[in-house]
Amino acid sequence: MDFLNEYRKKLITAEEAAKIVKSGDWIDYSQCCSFPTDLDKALAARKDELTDVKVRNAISALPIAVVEEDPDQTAFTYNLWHCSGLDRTYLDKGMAYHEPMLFRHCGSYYEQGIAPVDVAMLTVSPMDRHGNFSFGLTNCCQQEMLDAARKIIVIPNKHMPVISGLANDHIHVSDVDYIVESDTPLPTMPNRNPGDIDIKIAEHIFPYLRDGMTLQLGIGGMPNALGSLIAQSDLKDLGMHTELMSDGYLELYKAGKITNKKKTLHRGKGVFSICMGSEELYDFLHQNESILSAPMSYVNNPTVMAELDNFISINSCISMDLYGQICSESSGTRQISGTGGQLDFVTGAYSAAHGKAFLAMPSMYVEKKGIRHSNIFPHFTRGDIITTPRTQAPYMVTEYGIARLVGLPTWERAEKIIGLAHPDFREELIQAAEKQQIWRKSNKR
Ligand SMILES: CC(=O)SCCNC(=O)CCNC(=O)[C@H](O)C(C)(C)COP(=O)(O)OP(=O)(O)OC[C@H]1O[C@@H](n2cnc3c(N)ncnc32)[C@H](O)[C@@H]1OP(=O)(O)O
Ligand SMILES: CCCC(=O)O
Repeated sequence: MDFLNEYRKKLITAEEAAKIVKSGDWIDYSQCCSFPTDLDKALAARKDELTDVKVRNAISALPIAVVEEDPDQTAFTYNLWHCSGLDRTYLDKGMAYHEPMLFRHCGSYYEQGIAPVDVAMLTVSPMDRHGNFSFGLTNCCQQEMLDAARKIIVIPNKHMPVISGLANDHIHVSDVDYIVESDTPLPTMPNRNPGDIDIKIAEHIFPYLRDGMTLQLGIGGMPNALGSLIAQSDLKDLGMHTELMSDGYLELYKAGKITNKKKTLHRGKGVFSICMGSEELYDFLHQNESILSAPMSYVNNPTVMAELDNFISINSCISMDLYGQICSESSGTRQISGTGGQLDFVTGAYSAAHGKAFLAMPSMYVEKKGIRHSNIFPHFTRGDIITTPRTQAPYMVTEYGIARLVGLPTWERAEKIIGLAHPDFREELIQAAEKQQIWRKSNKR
């Protein structure tokens, strides 16, 4: 079969590809590192010809041309499954909208027609001799999104690593409508070094960690910082089963901590669904036989996690209240992030034999003007979004300690939660708990 001939027939320029878009269309940029940089620019250049074009993406790491070139949104509306720091700047200015989702269900939104796709645009690895383009760093909900798409434009890019998957890891040239070549570097996501609070949080979590555990580390500075600290510890023979592959894991691999030898599912293989991090991480993944990508509907499925003995999930959150409700994605009505896979992993780790989920945050936040406030509120009233409900509140961690909340009565939760608060705010939280009638007279003050 002459795949190269088929490839050449479908090859067009970014400008020609952008012309396929019509007013009213939904355009899907896939997610994270599959971002179609050159097509985004070519599409933005058509802003005076188009109206009501909806673009969908997640975790933007590079400036988005359809947003930056059309700040009044005359042609384009930008929608986000999940938000990065850059996305927050767009959301803050009313230049983007969040599309709330639960990651294990995200593919089903496409399958059920809830998330329509007129044109899919995604970066893939260069075509192999069999006519396949690897999805590379984004397995995620790629297949469901492509199955829903009326037209598919792939962007082969030499920077996209080739990664084998459990399923849904590539698209064949016969299934694509158009091809636009690019060698623009992929988006990267910087890591931060552990700070004092991360180190204290790690000290509280470490006694619960065991050799041979399978580890999920979430998005954000703290889980990555914990990865570095685990890399420096004596722990050994760890396994990886994670939605997000990040530089925290690269450190663990480089330190020889991850062998996947003790995993009770996919022994010998580290499993992830999306990857964002450094170019070094992307190189590490290229044709790496010890790592598998898998669809989000699989990786984030709690029944899959339940098969992983000693499954440990570590994610971060923003605030909580005295009832044990956890907000990990907003500050009041300000959208900061997304639900992502947090609830999936809290649910899955609870079901696994010896599984545990940890949600960590600093006890207090200092606003830009220097005003300090507790990240533990008496109750949520300001529009904060509940990411993990109180019925599933797992091990909660701040620099002041750790507390398991699931199943506890309100008075006992309030006492334990106040123990996690910054000492400067404890008395006012006790008074609030008394008013809310969730404080037993004999509770520890
Ligand atoms: C494998 C998986 O990933 S599965 C599950 C993982 N997914 C999740 O847990 C989803 C929800 N969690 C998250 O998105 C992240 O962990 C977060 C947002 C909680 C923390 O991420 P980080 O990148 O470490 O957050 P960071 O400390 O940089 O703060 C992010 C923003 O929130 C703001 N912020 C953080 N805490 C607060 C707070 N308590 N009050 C007000 N604003 C706050 C920061 O100022 C910053 O805003 P800016 O970019 O405008 O300066
Ligand atoms: C990219 C990480 C998404 C999540 O929060 O689950």
